Parts: sequence; structure tokens; C-alpha cells
Amino acid sequence: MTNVAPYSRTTSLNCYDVPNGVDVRGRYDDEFAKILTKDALQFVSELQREFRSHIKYALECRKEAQRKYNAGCLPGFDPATRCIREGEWVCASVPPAVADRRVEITGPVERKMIINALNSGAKVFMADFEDSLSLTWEKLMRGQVNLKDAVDGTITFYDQARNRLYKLNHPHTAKLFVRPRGWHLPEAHILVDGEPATGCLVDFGLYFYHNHATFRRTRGAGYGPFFYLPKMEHAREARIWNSVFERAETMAGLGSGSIRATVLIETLPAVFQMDEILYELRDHSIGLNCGRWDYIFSYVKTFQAHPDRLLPDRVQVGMTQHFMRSYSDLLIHTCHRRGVHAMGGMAAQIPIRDDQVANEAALELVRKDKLREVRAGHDGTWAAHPGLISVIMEVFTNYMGATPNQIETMKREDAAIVTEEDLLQRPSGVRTMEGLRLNTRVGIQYLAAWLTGTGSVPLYNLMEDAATAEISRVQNWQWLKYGVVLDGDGLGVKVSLDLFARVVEEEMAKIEKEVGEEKFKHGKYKEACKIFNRQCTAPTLDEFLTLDAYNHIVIHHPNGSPRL
Ligand SMILES: CC(=O)SCCNC(=O)CCNC(=O)[C@H](O)C(C)(C)COP(=O)(O)OP(=O)(O)OC[C@H]1O[C@@H](n2cnc3c(N)ncnc32)[C@H](O)[C@@H]1OP(=O)(O)O
Ligand SMILES: O=CC(=O)O
Ligand SMILES: [Mg+2]
Repeated sequence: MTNVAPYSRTTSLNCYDVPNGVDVRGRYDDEFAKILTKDALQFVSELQREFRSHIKYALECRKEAQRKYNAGCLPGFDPATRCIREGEWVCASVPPAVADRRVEITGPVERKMIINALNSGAKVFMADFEDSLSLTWEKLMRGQVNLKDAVDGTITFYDQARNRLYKLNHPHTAKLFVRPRGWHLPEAHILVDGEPATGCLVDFGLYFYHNHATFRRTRGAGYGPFFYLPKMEHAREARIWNSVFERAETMAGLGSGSIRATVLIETLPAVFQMDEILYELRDHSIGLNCGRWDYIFSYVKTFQAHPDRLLPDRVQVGMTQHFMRSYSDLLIHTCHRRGVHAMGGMAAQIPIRDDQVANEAALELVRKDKLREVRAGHDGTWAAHPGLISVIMEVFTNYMGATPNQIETMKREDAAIVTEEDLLQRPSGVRTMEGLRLNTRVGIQYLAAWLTGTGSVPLYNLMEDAATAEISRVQNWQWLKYGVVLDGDGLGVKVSLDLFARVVEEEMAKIEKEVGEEKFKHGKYKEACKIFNRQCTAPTLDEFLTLDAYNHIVIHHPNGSPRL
């Protein structure tokens, strides 16, 4: 579904100045026009034209691999690339500006949050166009404006209600990394030769075009810009990114290896490709990261047709499960062998303001998780909230001291023997009715927020974003598909369409009670419920929650195109 904004007296007649073959159908805004310049759009369209067939092929290969998993195959190491895994090679040396990444804060590209994150005391801020952003035209373009102001060092935000002006604490700001969308997401408001552009090429292209020079001069000490690359499944996808980087460096007249990126290992197929991914990006790499939430989602998705590999309740799938620990250990071993950072992941706990005891318990869980990571050899980790930075910093600094990272000191040779069986081992735990109910409440509330422009939310004292909500969705789908018996709570109830319909109705009532009648009436809960319900009960599993939801937030403006 694409929404077309009607002409009205308030519709601006301004439009973007576009190069040949490019059509911008998003709302016109004078601020956005400073980003969507003809030259910047020309660069994005060149990337699109050069790489679109490679991207389509890579996405087709993902589907082909999934067909094999659905037919009973298991993912594993590729015998054809054994020489890369066994060969002695290292990635380009770490840029001094980002040698120390012990605490990284993440967050959507919202103006106030960017300032807060850059001022938070974290070493790095990952500005996110992915899991934590609702992909509306307004948020995406406003995000580009915000990032440009941040790189220029001029970003400010005035909070009227508090009469507070936010600005950067120069020079003590975090180093900026940007995470573009995954390959699968289109940008429906920008057409190149009549086709929606690839979302990540828009995010990367616009950001790189406007910021590379200032970034390298003022923030990267001659390197950069820096990126995080999400949701890849195979080294061929890393090869495309490497070529995109080379193309961008040539356009900007930069030396090869200026741009650096950390790849999130957050799909099950990618864990068997870590050496290969680093190899493809060896001149542009700055490590790998354990994207644990998407990884869990991917485990369910990969094994969607394997009823013998069902996960227990979401809350029980932590990093101490054997398959999760093996993934983290092998990632550390691989990164350190290749001379780059092995980054840890996100603990979902956030500060709980109104309950001191619960807050201390949440902080303790974060401490424990981070201690496990630093002891295992991770060089740094993620924080979801500024209130967690000091706690996490203390854990990492107590252990690492002033040494910027553990690349040379924690080789983890013992993890060289992690096997396919270790990485696929069935998780232990139980499935419960409460697990089904919580998945449903979280999934619907997250989608309702996403549809109204918010991509990360606090729910039941945890951070929820697209990755965590995906787990709720695919788990419900799989339990329904296989009529799982929920026996962890002694009830022994079988999940059926009838039961699920009742659960959805009851959980919607609970949500209404929790958020209040007014918010429920004016929010998008019913629309979210419809989307979530359809996805959980679909005969075939949808690839991504946000692909379907995206269709509900696309708004084409007629002044962008006479063809509409
Ligand atoms: C699976 C993954 O991909 S993880 C990575 C993607 N996910 C994320 O990045 C999630 C980032 N975190 C967040 O979005 C938020 O912390 C939430 C939604 C979880 C909680 O948000 P809130 O409930 O609004 O937080 P809260 O009200 O406690 O915020 C207090 C202050 O901290 C700021 N803040 C909270 N989180 C962040 C953040 N990640 N970055 C910067 N500032 C932040 C708020 O803006 C607020 O600032 P103010 O006091 O100046 O107004
Ligand atoms: O992007 C991070 C994740 O855990 O997913
Ligand atoms: Mg993720």
C-alpha cells in the first residue's frame, strides 16, 4: 500500500532539483533539499545503477539458501573457502582514532538523542538508520540533516518544555559511526530509473557525500567516515559493500582504506562466514560485532521448517546458552586473529527510574553481561542508554585498564575448535503461555510505535527495537505453525489459531489498560495488531516485520512526480 498525499492549499509547490532518471516522491522540505542536492542524488543514483544487479543477486542467493534450510539442510562452513579460513592474513591496521571502543552507545538518528549520545562519555556513538529507527521519510531525511549538523559540530536542540538548550561538549564527544539500513529495505520515496532505490545506498550515499571531508578532518584523524553494516548473511554481500566503499573513495579522491566499517554478525548463516566477510573487507574493516538480538531472530528464521529446533521463551535465550557463547567466542578468536576489534552486543536492560530495587537488579544484570564479555575477550560493547555508560565503562576499565583493546592480548586460541555443532546446538529451556502472551504484547506495541515514527521503545523495563520485536513475531509464527505444546508452566496448552486469536484479543485489552484509553484510541494499536496477527498466522513466514510495515508508512507526494 502506498499512500498518496492529496494536493491541498498547503501543499508546497517546491520540488527537488534531481539528476536524470531520479525521481524524489517524498515531501519537499527546504532542510531536506540541502541534503537532496542534485550532486548528492547523482552519487546515490550512480551507486544504485552500479550495484543494483549485485544486490538483487545477493538477495536471491539468500532465498535460495533458505529454500535449502527449509528442505532440511543446515548452515555450515563453506568447503570452497577453507583457504581463506586457514590462511594467514590480517586486516588493515586499526585507525588510532578508534583504537579504544570499550563502550559504544547506540540510538536512532533523532536530534536530541544524537547530542546526548555524543556527549554521553561513551567512546563511540552508533547513529542508527536500522533496528532503532522507524523508516518514515521524515525521520530518514531529518536524520541526515541531524548527522550533517553533528559532523559540522553545529548541532543544537532546544527543548521548549524544559527551556533547555542541548549542544555538543566539544571536544569530548564520542566518535561517530553510522549504521545504514540492511540490503533488503527499499527507499520508496526515491526512484532511480523508475525503481525504488536501495535504502542503504541512500543512507550511505547521502551521509558520505555530505560529510566525508569534514569528518576526516575533524573527527577521524585522517580516516573515515566509519560505519556499522547490518544483517548480512554471506561474504558476497560484504564484497558489495567493499566495492561501494571503493567507489565512494574514488569519487571523493580518498586513499583506499579510508572508510572503515564494523560488520554485525547477526544472522546464523553469517557466523560461518566471519573470516570470509573480514577478508572481503580487509582494507576497510574495523571488526565484527555480536548483534545478538537479530542473531536469535535469524536462528528461528533459518530453522523455520525445523520443528526439532524450537527456541524456548525469548527471556531464556541469553548469551550463556551454548550456541550463543560459541558464537561470541568464535567471533573474538576470528577478529583477534585478523587484527581487528571483536565487539560485544546489547544488554536489553535500561534504567528503571521509579523503582530503586528493580533498577539495581537491572544494572546488576548489565554488569554481569559486560563482565562476561570483557573476560571472554571482547574489546568493547554496546549500551542502549546513557544511564548505563558509567556502569559498563567501570567493568571494562577494571578489566582492561588503560590498554585500548584486547586484540593482541586475548587471542582465544581455545575457541579455534568451535564447531558447526557448537554453533547450532539446540538451546535449552521451556515454552510457556506467558511467553506467547508477552511476545504478542511486545510485538503489537512495538509495531504501533514504529507506525507512528518511533523505532525503539521501553517496554516492561527493556529496550525493544526491530530486532527484539522480530524474535517475538517469528517465535509466535513457529509455535503456531507446529502447534507447540506450552508446558513450561505446567498448563500443557497447545498453540492453535483459536488459542492465538483469544490471546491477541486478551493482550489487546491488557495493552489498552496499560497505556490508557486515550492513547490506545489515538495510537495505531489496531493497525499494528492487524499486521502482527497476519504475520504470525501467515502460511509462509514473512522475511522481515518492517518490510510489510514499511508499506503502511510510505507517503508519496504528487509534486515529486507527474506520473502519480
Ligand atoms: C538490537 C539492536 O540493534 S540494539 C541497537 C538499536 N537500539 C537502540 O539503539 C536503542 C537505543 N535506546 C533507546 O532508544 C532508548 O534508550 C529507549 C527507547 C530504550 C528508552 O528511551 P526512554 O525511555 O525515552 O529513555 P529515558 O526517558 O530514560 O531517557 C533519559 C534521557 O536519556 C536520553 N537517551 C535515552 N537513550 C538514549 C540513547 N540511546 N542515546 C542518546 N540519548 C538517550 C533521552 O533522550 C533522555 O534525554 P533527556 O533527559 O535529555 O530528555
Ligand atoms: O543490531 C544488533 C542486534 O542485536 O540485532
Ligand atoms: Mg540488529
